[in-house]
Amino acid sequence: MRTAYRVETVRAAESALMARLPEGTLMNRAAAGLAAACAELLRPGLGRRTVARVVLLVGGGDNGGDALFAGARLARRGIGVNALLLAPDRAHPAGLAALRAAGGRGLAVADIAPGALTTLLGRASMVVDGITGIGGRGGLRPVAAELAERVTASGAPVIAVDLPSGVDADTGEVRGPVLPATLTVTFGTLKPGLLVDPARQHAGDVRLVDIGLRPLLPVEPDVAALTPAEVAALLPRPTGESDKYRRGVLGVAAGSARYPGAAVLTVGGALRGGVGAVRYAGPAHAAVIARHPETLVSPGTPAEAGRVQAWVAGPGLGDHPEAERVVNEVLAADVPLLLDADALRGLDPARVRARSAPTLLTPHAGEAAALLGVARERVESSRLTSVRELAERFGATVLLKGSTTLVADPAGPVLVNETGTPWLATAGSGDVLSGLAGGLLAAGLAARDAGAVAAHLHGLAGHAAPMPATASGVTDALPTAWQSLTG
Ligand SMILES: NC(=O)C1=CN([C@@H]2O[C@H](COP(=O)(O)OP(=O)(O)OC[C@H]3O[C@@H](n4cnc5c(N)ncnc54)[C@H](O)[C@@H]3O)[C@@H](O)[C@H]2O)[C@@H](O)CC1
Ligand SMILES: [K+]
Repeated sequence: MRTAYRVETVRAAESALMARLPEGTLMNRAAAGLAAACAELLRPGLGRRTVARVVLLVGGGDNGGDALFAGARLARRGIGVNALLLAPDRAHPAGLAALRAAGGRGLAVADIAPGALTTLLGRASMVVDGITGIGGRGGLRPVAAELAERVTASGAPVIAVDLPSGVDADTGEVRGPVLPATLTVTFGTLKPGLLVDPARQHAGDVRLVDIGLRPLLPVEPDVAALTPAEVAALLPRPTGESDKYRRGVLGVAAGSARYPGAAVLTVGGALRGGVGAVRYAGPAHAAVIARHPETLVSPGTPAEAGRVQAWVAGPGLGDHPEAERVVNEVLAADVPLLLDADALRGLDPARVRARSAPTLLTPHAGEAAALLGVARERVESSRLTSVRELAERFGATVLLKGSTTLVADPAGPVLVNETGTPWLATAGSGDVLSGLAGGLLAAGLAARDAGAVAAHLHGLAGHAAPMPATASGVTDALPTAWQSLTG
C-alpha cells in the first residue's frame, strides 16, 4: 500500500525520531533527498544552458529550512542559487548561513524591485517552493500568493518541498491561492493531500524521500492506495472445488422501460467481476438477455428472483413502476448490497444502519451532496471529509466517484484509487462500475475491497478502452484490465 498519514501523526513520529538523533539530522536527510531530485531534473537542462540557476522560495518555517539546506548543496555543485525570503527575520538561520557559505544569496522579497524579480524568475532553471509544508494553514497569504502567481507566470518548473504550498495536507482541500508543482518531493511519508483531489492535482509527480520515519508511524494509515499487486491478490479466482454457485451469484435490480441500457451495462460490469452467475430481475430483461445471453433473467422484483450472494440496485431504475419496492426488498435481503444512482435518492441512514449484511453506497458528487444535504461544490472541494461523513452517517462503506475515487468505511483508512481517467466521465460508466463492484461482492470480497478493486479495474479499463471511451468500450476492456493485473 502507498500510505499517507495526517500531520498530527507525522509530527509525533518526527519528534520521537528526532529525540534519538543528533540535532538537524532529519532536515539534513530531507535536504539531501530534495537536492538530489533537483540535480536530477537540472542535468538535462544543463546542456542547453551555460549556468543552471535555481530560485528558492523560503517561508518562515522548517519547510523553508529544507529549501535552504538543499540550496546550499546545489550551490556547492556550482549551481547559482538565489533564495527569496518571504519572512527574512524568521528564515531558518542555520539554513540561510549554510546557503551563504556555499556561495548562494538570500534576498528579502520585499526589497526586490518588480523588474528584477521578473528577470530572476525568467532566468531560473527551476523554482524550489519552500513557502509552507505541513505547517501551512489555509491558502497562501497575499504576499506569498502574489509571488506564487509570478512564478507560475514565469513558466519555470516548480519543485514543491514536502507539499505544494497552499494545499491542506490532511484533507486535500485547497482553500485559496496555491503554487502548483511539476514535482513534489515529500519526506518520511505521503500526506493525504498528495493522494486526494483537488490538492493532488497541484502536486505533479510525487517522490518520497526516506528520512527514517517509517518504523515510528502507526500500522494503520489515514489514507492509502492499493498497489497493482495488492489488487491482483484480491481478485477472485475459481478453484478446483468451484461451481457457478460457489463462485457467487449476483442479483441485479437495475434499468426500467425508460432506461434499459443501465440494466445492460450493470450486468455487463457484473459478468466481468469474477462471479459464477448473474441474475437480473426487472423490466429490462429482454434487453439484458439479448446482449448478455449468459444472464439468468426474470421480469419480477428481487424477492421473486432466486437466491443470490449479493445485490446491486439502482442504476436506471428511473420510472420503474416498483422502484420503491425494489429498494425495500434489497435493503431487507440478508446479503451484501450495493446501492447506486436512483436507489440512493432519499435513502434513510437508519434503514442502512439496521441491515445485518454489508452495504456499499456508490454516489457521485451530486448524489453524495444530496445525501449529506450540502452543495455539490462542498463535496467536490472536500472529498475526503465528505466520504468519511457519509460512511459514518450510514454505517456503511461508501465509494465516492470522481477524479480520484475514494472508498471509506465508517472507521479505518480511506482507500484512494489512482488509476482513473477523465475519459470515464461518460454516460453509463458508473453503471458498469456498480455491476463490477457488485460482482466482486458476490464473489466474496469485503465491501471496501470490492469497491477499491472495482475502481482500480474500471480505471485501467478506462485507459485500455478505444478512444473516445464509451461505457460499452470500458466494459469490453475489463478483461484486458484484469489480465494486466494477473499477468
Ligand atoms: N519536523 C521535522 O522533523 C521535519 C520537518 N521538515 C520540514 O518542516 C516542515 C514543517 O515545518 P514547520 O512546522 O515549520 O511549518 P512550515 O514551514 O510548513 O510552515 C510554517 C511557516 O509558514 C507560514 N505560513 C503558514 N501558513 C501560511 C500561509 N497560508 N501562507 C503563507 N505562509 C504561511 C508560517 O507563518 C510559518 O512561517 C515540513 O513540511 C518539512 O518540509 C523536514 O525538514 C523533515 C523533518
Ligand atoms: K512547499
